[in-house]
Amino acid sequence: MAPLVDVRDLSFRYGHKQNWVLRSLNLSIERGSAVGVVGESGSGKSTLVRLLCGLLPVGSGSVTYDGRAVTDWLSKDPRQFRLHNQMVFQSPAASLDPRMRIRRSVAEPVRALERRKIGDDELESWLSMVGLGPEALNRYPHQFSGGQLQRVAIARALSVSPTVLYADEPTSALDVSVQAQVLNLLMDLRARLGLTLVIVSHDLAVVSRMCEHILVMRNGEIVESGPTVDVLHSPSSAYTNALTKAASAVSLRPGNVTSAG
Ligand SMILES: Nc1ncnc2c1ncn2[C@@H]1O[C@H](COP(=O)(O)OP(=O)(O)OP(=O)(O)O)[C@@H](O)[C@H]1O
Repeated sequence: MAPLVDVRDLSFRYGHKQNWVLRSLNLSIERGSAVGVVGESGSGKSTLVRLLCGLLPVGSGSVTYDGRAVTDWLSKDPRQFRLHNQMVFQSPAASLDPRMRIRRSVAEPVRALERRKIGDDELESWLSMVGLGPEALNRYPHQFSGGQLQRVAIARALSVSPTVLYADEPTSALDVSVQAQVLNLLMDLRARLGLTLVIVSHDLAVVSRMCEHILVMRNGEIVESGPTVDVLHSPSSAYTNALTKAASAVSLRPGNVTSAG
């Protein structure tokens, strides 16, 4: 079966005079899989997922979603593409409008993309899915903790029933005490909803617990990719080897990888 997302010879730079940030990337993502993108700061992880999610224009090379070029989706069926591809960002506070009650923020993607008004029952069921009660609907973002806000941002992204959820460092702005809860929630939602999950992290230990496939990036290139267990047990690049050793120091558990569900 053809991959859900397919990337061929993708290069990217933020301006004609700037350096290449991604260089000739090739990768594919299967429907229903969980893929972790790891690498040091500045290696191009966020840029890559923004391109896959249609938030940056593909310049050189190709990105296809469900067999069709993302540039084509975005020029002819942008709403349809965005219904299928949603993103959760690092900072939930920055991705939710501080002046809007949660009811309106969570309802916004359905209004804009499905062109319908979402009822309170439906809103409450999405909030309940992320572990929040109905009282959250009438509150403003400043009335929530960081972890709760990230749950709201996840509910908002899921409200259009996307096929792929991209999560760019979804817990790095949160207290350590709630990071695991949000990651567990993402794993749980992935299993319940049959999501394809692409998660960016600089933390190999996190990704190894959540994803059965890993891409390791360095300086705008993919230095390694494959099943998590293979990459962790026999890394083929010195860089991944070093990452694996660093991650072992913070309780890496390569055996505890989720299945495709
Ligand atoms: N809007 C932008 N304009 C110009 N350069 C940018 C922009 N965004 C990112 N870059 C540069 O692109 C390179 C890759 O950045 P990117 O954010 O994709 O990396 P990353 O691996 O996600 O890093 P981090 O883990 O720190 O978020 C970096 O050199 C960064 O400075």
